[in-house]
Amino acid sequence: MKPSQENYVPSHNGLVVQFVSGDFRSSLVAIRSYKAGELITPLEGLTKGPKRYTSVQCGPGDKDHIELNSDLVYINHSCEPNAAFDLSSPNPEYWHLRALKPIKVGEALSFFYPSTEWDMDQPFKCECGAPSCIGVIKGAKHLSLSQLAARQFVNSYILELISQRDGQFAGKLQSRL
Ligand SMILES: C[S@@+](CC[C@H](N)C(=O)[O-])C[C@H]1O[C@@H](n2cnc3c(N)ncnc32)[C@H](O)[C@@H]1O
Repeated sequence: MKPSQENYVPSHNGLVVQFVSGDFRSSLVAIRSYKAGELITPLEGLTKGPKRYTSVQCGPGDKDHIELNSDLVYINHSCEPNAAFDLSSPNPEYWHLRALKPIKVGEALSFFYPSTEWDMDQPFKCECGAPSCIGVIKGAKHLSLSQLAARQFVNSYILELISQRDGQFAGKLQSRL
């Protein structure tokens, strides 16, 4: 579920949705700065649900998908992201969003969707404009090891699935990240 513009109340201090008309054009913007590595927020109020364009994968299984139930759902994908959803802990209390780079006031938050998603419900053509943009975003299943290795953070369950797909070679990636 996505909070709509009507009666919108920000869910997290320091973050606000910038609503733009047109399908899927909105984004979540920082209204305070964050340092690289800083915890932006723990993930709270999550519910399990089916895979959808609003869900975030939280483990290797078909049923491992959660809804954020907050305006964090407005975080767009970037191939050179400034944030990461870390759901690698077996204890959901430790799941969180953190900054990967310094984030300035007014900057849109972004994460690398294949760092959480194996095979996405709604693939799309990426408009991040980054030099290393990989084009169509479909999930980690559709990426090569080198495309994943170029990213700063990938969740451990995605690396497990890559290991199952590629065998021993993914072990090298796991030790690099
Ligand atoms: C969970 S929503 C993110 C918020 C979305 N921008 C909105 O306004 O609802 C995910 C959808 O946003 C769009 N999106 C996210 N990142 C994008 C990107 N880098 N380029 C193009 N579309 C993107 C895609 O349509 C994707 O399915």
